[in-house]
Amino acid sequence: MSQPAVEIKDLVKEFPAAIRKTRHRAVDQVSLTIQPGQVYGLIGPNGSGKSTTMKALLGLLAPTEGTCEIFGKNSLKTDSRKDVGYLPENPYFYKHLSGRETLKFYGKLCGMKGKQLTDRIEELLELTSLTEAGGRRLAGYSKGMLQRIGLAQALIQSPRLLILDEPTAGVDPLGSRQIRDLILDLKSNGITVFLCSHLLEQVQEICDTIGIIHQGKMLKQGPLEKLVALEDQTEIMLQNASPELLEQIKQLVAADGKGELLSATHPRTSLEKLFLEETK
Ligand SMILES: Nc1ncnc2c1ncn2[C@@H]1O[C@H](COP(=O)(O)OP(=O)(O)OP(=O)(O)O)[C@@H](O)[C@H]1O
Repeated sequence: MSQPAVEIKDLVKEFPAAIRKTRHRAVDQVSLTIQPGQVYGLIGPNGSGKSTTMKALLGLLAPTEGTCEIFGKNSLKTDSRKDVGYLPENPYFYKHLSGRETLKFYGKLCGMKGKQLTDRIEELLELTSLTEAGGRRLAGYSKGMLQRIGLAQALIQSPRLLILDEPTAGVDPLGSRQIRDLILDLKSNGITVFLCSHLLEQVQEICDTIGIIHQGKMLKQGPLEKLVALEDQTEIMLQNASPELLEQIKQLVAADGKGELLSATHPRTSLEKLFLEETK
């Protein structure tokens, strides 16, 4: 197997607690591996250690114990960050800068310049549907536009790994869907994504692997399809089934004696899909 994009081994992060000389364990023996091209979603309640895990992976916090590696490089080494783009939970932007100037600022921080930088800026504005708004100051951007410029900023140096802390926080369903589609686009281009979110439906749509973290401990992780599959149930979906056909199916199931028909109802659309359909 190829070198993992992310390898976190037995990560522990403790912070000094309010009570003197005690320590609060925010992350407790967490291990996770993300292979290149995977989209890994870390889910958990508030304060369960998601952001702390991400910050340790980015080398923004030093682990109390354990190690974090990005494409085989220790996160505490600066060169591990060359391949990474990061959108923090509450990104801070200079509101007097325009979208274009913001991307230029971040590009220069990454050592980019000249035509390479200007071309990349236009490419990213287009990717995030901000070309027209690119000349406007961020002070006039909506929450959704700010998240998209944040995503563009994270992509400026064409990273192989993208770390997104709540990428759709505070964004309306339409804006969330745009961001979701963008992440799926990046995935199809082979970019590895590590994200955390409270929007479980969205995590289910985007991620192929998930981890559930609670009180700093990893409770469960693995391929999404495997974790959510109800192995002892089978779903059959019929179009235009007559009441007679349904009756026959029920009789067949009853005659079998082993299987049990749990439900025969109309499938429902999700509230999100209904909202998007109506506001299209
Ligand atoms: N710099 C810090 N100093 C002290 N405690 C901290 C610090 N950063 C995080 N914590 C604590 O560590 C725990 C985990 O916080 P973290 O931000 O990682 O949670 P989270 O899962 O990202 O939560 P949320 O979903 O609310 O963003 C919390 O109890 C938090 O108060």
